[in-house]
Amino acid sequence: MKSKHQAFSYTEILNITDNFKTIIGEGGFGKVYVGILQDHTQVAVKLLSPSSMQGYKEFQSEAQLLTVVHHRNLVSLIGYCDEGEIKALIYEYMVNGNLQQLLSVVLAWDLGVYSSQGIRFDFF
Ligand SMILES: Nc1ncnc2c1ncn2[C@@H]1O[C@H](COP(=O)(O)OP(=O)(O)OP(=O)(O)O)[C@@H](O)[C@H]1O
Repeated sequence: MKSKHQAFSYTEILNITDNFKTIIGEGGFGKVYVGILQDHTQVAVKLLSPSSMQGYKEFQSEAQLLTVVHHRNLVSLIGYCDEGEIKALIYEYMVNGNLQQLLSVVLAWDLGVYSSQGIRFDFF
């Protein structure tokens, strides 16, 4: 994968995640772990599982999309690991969950589907 983002080795991923100590969640690509960079930035490390249904191509597409799209409402891709079988993406940590959840909220807000009490109506 060619990228202007930082390339991390597997050893660095192990250090960042403290040996994959804490799982934040799990998506179609595999498990997502909490990590801390050397400069103390908190990150989310998405590790591609070999048995992932979505697979490497989609994993690359997600990385490439975030490489070209920069928006204050989108999570930032910090780097990646592409060492043999080990494929991982390192994102800025988002307190409010993942990209998809945030996009839904932004979209819902744009469509005006929040009531005055802040209750969300799902149309999608
Ligand atoms: N940048 C992030 N910061 C904090 N938590 C995250 C981040 N990215 C993912 N997560 C957590 O990991 C979980 C899985 O995220 P992931 O993006 O892999 O899958 P998804 O979007 O839920 O599903 P899918 O992969 O099928 O689209 C999320 O539900 C969220 O809890």
